[in-house]
Amino acid sequence: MASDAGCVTSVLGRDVRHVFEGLGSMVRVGSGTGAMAKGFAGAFPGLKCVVLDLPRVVEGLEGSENLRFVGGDMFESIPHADAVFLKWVLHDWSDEDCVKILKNCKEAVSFKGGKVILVEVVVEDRGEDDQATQTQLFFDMKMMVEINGRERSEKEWAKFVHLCFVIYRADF
Ligand SMILES: C[S@@+](CC[C@H](N)C(=O)[O-])C[C@H]1O[C@@H](n2cnc3c(N)ncnc32)[C@H](O)[C@@H]1O
Repeated sequence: MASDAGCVTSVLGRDVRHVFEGLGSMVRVGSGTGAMAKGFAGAFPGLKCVVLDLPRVVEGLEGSENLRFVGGDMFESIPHADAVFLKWVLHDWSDEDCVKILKNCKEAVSFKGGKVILVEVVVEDRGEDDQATQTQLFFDMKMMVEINGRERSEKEWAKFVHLCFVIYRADF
């Protein structure tokens, strides 16, 4: 998934740049070796980025002036920051586990104006011939078979994100 980092970073930096503007610090949870976090740290030099992933994943990785790698467990705790960002992490987990992760995200940004930013597939039903729908369903099947995860519809995202947060907003 690191291969899509450049493409996703450029879309986020262009189409929803306002979401990141004004943030002083951000934790990228489950960012792997941080391909996308490196792009962000370059695109937003004033933003201090922390990549939190399992110790064995980030061991020996070198950061930069505004990028730091931290080994840890998102089910235990997430470092405090203005924002927590998760891209294609929650689709690996059951609803119950997602709620545990999101509650730790909330704890990490527990002050006025803190943000939890999610990038995930949103499954829509545009008919069986639609390529986007087919790709979404393919990913759903892959997640279910390989790791007991799943892709979710907007209604499903909204339902359990509401369990953890006061405000839910979808930007497409
Ligand atoms: C599907 S990959 C997503 C990678 C990246 N976000 C991307 O979009 O390319 C899930 C990531 O979550 C990390 N991860 C799994 N369990 C974790 C945990 N308990 N705490 C922190 N990170 C975890 C994995 O090591 C992996 O890097």
